[in-house]
Amino acid sequence: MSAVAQVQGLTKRYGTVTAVDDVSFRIEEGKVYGLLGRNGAGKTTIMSMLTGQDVPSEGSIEVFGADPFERRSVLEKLCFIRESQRYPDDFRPSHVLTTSAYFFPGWDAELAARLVEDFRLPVDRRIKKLSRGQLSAVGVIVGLASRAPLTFFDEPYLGLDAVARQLFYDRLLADIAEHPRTVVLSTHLIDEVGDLLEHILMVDDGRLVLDADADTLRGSATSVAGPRSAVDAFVGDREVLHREGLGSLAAATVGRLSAADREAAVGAGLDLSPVSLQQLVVRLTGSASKELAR
Ligand SMILES: Nc1ncnc2c1ncn2[C@@H]1O[C@H](COP(=O)(O)OP(=O)(O)OP(=O)(O)O)[C@@H](O)[C@H]1O
Repeated sequence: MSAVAQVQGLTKRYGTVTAVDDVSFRIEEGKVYGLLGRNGAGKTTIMSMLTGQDVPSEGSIEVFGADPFERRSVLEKLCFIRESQRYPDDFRPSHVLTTSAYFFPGWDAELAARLVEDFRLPVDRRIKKLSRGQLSAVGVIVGLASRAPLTFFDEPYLGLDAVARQLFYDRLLADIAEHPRTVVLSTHLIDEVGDLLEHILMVDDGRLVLDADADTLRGSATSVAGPRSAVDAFVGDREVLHREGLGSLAAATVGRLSAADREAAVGAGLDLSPVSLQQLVVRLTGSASKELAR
């Protein structure tokens, strides 16, 4: 697979704060990436550097084969929807949509118009007067209609209600199926977007702590539940990512199980269930047990 972006030893310091600390990864063409991490982990800073809006203190960045900083041939292929995008005073959504056509060579005005209807966006109201959700909708519409080969959404859902968030996920999936491109989504709502993500990059305190294919990750752990004694006997000396119990019942999250393991577990009267991406990410990064993701 060809990489649309690649960073090596990427580091960003703001005075004494190291926002991004020696991070290396590749972004492959045509996939949806989840850039996950807690508040202040460094997600926005990474995206700012990848889109040429900030420069690294150390390390290298290649986007579409070149350093993105002040390079038009790269920048016109990128779209970065920031969590709190600023617009000129007196701007209205209609102005944002009109000017977007000049910035994005692949801009689809028809798609933008359909999305305006879908999100019920009042295009002639001043941006300053929009609700938080309506403001997010402006970003989501620009991000989708830009059809940029590499699109970054930095927590695009703030203020969007559940219906609007689902609309965003549905439209994103449908549009990238028709017009394949690479998307990086930074989010806290891992479970909500879990099915959408094909690859997970997780940062914690500026460092990359997980870089894994989402399907591999999903299959990398199983929850085993049942009578405590049966769970304990089955788990034996396997690595346990998480354990919980109530009275005589227990559940343990263990690593990948073979077909024989599964048969044995079911034979012992245990219930096997998949572990959600959110639980896995929290547990893998919490326990720093990254072997499972390999
Ligand atoms: N211009 C700046 N000057 C000083 N510190 C900064 C600056 N920009 C970011 N930081 C710090 O760098 C760290 C990473 O910030 P960043 O915004 O990248 O995190 P994030 O993962 O996007 O967080 P959130 O999920 O809360 O948006 C934080 O500790 C933040 O306070």
